[in-house]
Amino acid sequence: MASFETFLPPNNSVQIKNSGIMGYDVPEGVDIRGRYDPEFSKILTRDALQFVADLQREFRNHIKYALECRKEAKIRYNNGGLPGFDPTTKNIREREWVCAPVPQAVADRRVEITGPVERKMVIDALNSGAKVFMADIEDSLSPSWENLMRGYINLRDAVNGTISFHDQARNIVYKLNDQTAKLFVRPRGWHLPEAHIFIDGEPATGCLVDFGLYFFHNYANFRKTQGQGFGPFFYLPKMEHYREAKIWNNVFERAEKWAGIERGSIRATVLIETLPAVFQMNEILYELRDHSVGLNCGRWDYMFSYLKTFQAHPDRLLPDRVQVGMAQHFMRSYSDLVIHTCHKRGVHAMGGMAAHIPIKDDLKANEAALEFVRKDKLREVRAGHDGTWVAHPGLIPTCMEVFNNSMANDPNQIHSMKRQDASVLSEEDLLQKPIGVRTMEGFRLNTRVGIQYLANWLTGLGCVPLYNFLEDAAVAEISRVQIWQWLKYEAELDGDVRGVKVNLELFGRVVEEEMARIEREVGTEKFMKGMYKEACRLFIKQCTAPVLDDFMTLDAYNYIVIHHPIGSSRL
Ligand SMILES: CC(=O)SCCNC(=O)CCNC(=O)[C@H](O)C(C)(C)COP(=O)(O)OP(=O)(O)OC[C@H]1O[C@@H](n2cnc3c(N)ncnc32)[C@H](O)[C@@H]1OP(=O)(O)O
Ligand SMILES: O=CC(=O)O
Ligand SMILES: [Mg+2]
Repeated sequence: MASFETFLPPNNSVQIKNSGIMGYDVPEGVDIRGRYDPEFSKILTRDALQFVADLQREFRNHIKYALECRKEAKIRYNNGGLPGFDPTTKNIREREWVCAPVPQAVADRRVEITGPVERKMVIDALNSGAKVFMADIEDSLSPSWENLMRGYINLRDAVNGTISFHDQARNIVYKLNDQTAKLFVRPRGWHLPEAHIFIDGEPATGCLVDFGLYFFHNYANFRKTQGQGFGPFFYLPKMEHYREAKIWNNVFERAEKWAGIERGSIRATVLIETLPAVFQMNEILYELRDHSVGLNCGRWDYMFSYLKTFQAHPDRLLPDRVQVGMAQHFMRSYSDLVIHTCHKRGVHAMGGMAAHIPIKDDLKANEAALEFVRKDKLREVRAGHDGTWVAHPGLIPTCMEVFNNSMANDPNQIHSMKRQDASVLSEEDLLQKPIGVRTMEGFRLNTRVGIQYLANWLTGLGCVPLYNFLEDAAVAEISRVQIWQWLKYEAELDGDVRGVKVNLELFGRVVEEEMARIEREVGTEKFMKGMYKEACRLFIKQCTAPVLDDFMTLDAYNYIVIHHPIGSSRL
């Protein structure tokens, strides 16, 4: 029997809605497989989709090549190789050059708030008093069709200044203040497809969809109202090589040319959050030198990348993740080198995210959490960072005070904190083995948090408060890879269970016990209605896979792709 798809016109998506046939007006070669919604169709216009399709066609082979190169690098590391400085780009590291001057609109970035592109949170973040809001389509967003499309609408309304939200339950109307944070947008990483938009028969590249739709609808307004003639502004995640920065640079130039705006209008901060990238910071800035506003220490993904890069190096097993803080030599060296490199090249060196969030029901614990964050930010500003990240508005006053006290009226420390001492940091410093122990509690925490995070992600929530910490995709990935690695090398635990080896039997028992604990904590009704069992199966599969998957979210993505009107479909 012919399938329903047989009856659809080629290269076009048709939706059955009520009794009429409705669909997106798409250019040739573009097929929208996500749910039709008249609101979404204002974002997915024919011209906007043409812009995205043009980007996809121009850059798809470059992206495929870059992802192939990642695989080759992985083979080298799995065969015992270590990442390091590239001798062929020594002249870029050693020569004197600087990036284009920082635009006035973003000279002062001392506190930046981050959060998913959810409507109320976008308004709260823009009103929060932070200098910048990084609207996140990445670590803190589960990339379902609904989340993405509503996110693009929210961003458009935010840039237009018309965004509002009526919280019916509390009867509160949210609107923008007169003064708002400057907006940066973080698209997905290069590896993630957008399976609801097909271009020439293939899923589109997720970040080109994010960038393309946001840029197309907002560049003109943004430059007028937010960027003082510059913009839009972006954060770029998870790059592993400067060739990936070069693709972004070309995408920016292509977009600027299309829009008829000056080269160098678009600006981006690159997250240094993979181990290979720490050895290529100069090269990454060099590729983006007309479009750069700095680098940032994405410390959580950095830890994930450390684990992944050394997946086949049993001599480099990390201790419990809570012990891998910024005081570890390799982490401190990474932050110091980010500062030195950025300031040498005339751009911002942004700090990272402390995972603590305010604790509402325990005053003492809340004070301790705030004190931890305060110390972390003090370390950053004294080291020379120009600004930092917070995940929650409740942390802004503390962080603002720390940066105000150190930087006073200076917008940043680019010219005052050169950190010449960090210029001698070596491969050994950046790769020094961390100190600490592996415990049963660390093993349990990874299991419990990994499963709970995934259960939330599968139901559309990409950032979750768990045990007074923010948990997002980066932390879940750390949990997964750490368990995978401890299982593979039968890591010995320390503490109360000194000498016990991690193996499948132990993991099975821990999963059972932690699932029972999760059920107790969230309540049986929520547990049964939620996706905890699916999350558990997926997490076990990922942790016990013979070959480590590069990204758990790629596997999990199959569960949230919903093709319309035929039903859910796997990539
Ligand atoms: C590794 C990385 O990539 S880090 C960057 C990615 N991660 C993030 O950006 C995390 C963003 N933070 C969050 O998502 C949230 O703070 C969470 C999930 C951790 C906690 O959220 P909640 O449990 O809702 O916090 P809580 O109830 O204390 O919120 C109080 C208020 O602050 C708002 N709020 C909390 N965090 C944020 C935020 N990041 N941006 C804007 N508003 C926020 C809430 O919406 C709520 O608003 P309301 O009073 O108007 O209703
Ligand atoms: O994106 C930030 C990180 O720490 O990861
Ligand atoms: Mg990250």
